[in-house]
Amino acid sequence: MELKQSTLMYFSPTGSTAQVIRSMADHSAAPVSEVNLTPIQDPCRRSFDDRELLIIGVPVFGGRIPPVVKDRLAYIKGADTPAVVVATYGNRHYDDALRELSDFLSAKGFVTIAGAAVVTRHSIVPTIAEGRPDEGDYAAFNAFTEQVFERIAAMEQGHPEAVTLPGNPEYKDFKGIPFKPITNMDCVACCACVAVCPMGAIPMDSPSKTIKEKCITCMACVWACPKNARALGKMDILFTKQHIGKTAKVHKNPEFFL
Ligand SMILES: Cc1cc2nc3c(=O)[nH]c(=O)nc-3n(C[C@H](O)[C@H](O)[C@H](O)COP(=O)(O)O)c2cc1C
Repeated sequence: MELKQSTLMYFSPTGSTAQVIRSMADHSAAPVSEVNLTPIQDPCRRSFDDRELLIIGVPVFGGRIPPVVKDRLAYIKGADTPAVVVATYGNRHYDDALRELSDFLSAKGFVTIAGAAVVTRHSIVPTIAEGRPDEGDYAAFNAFTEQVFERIAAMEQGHPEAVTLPGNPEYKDFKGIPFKPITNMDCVACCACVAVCPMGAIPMDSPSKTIKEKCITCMACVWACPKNARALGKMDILFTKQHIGKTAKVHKNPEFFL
């Protein structure tokens, strides 16, 4: 099948997922468009046909996909449109995220033909998986991307074959992280954090605050602050490190499903 268009979509509060997904662009012979689902926005209303490819990347939050991704994609429509799903995760585990994303897309008319789970620096404890993805990860990921496009070229239009992805159909329970970023005296109210918050959880007129009910602890504000004035509490980071430390210590390779 000759593709008409490839669309790269990603939700990426601290940038790792965007980087991984963008690395796929050069492999597409068809024109590539990009949809960044991260900034606060109305739900996407695009329809895709069976000569298009959707490539979508999300970070793993608590073994699941961030719920806001589903909100932003509530009205997308596919028509036996092939999709590739990518989950980035901080070297603990991706659990049910690939499966959840694929199930969600399937209900919208897409057929997941391939998936990948890629280790990235942990956005809460950046000493975990620091420097990932590294050269080796990208070499493997590029090879996977090439295979995906070869598979599509050999595919008959309208008949994509679904891939089996790991994950429990009864997804892991994750209700979010209870602790939220706090602001110290170095804040100069530049509002860089307000601009990057995907949830509108930082008020423009009082950027040192965090609206707890809206915040998803995605760390976008912490990484964007030019004064390093926003952070999680030291005890919160220590708790997270202890909680995930053991499983996250073992070097995990990217995993591909085709
Ligand atoms: C709220 C939250 C929950 C997370 N849960 C997991 C997890 O369950 N497993 C894991 O390995 N990494 C987890 N991570 C790490 C992220 O999945 C990882 O750093 C991801 O690459 C961040 O993507 P981004 O840079 O595009 O924002 C979590 C990060 C956050 C902020």
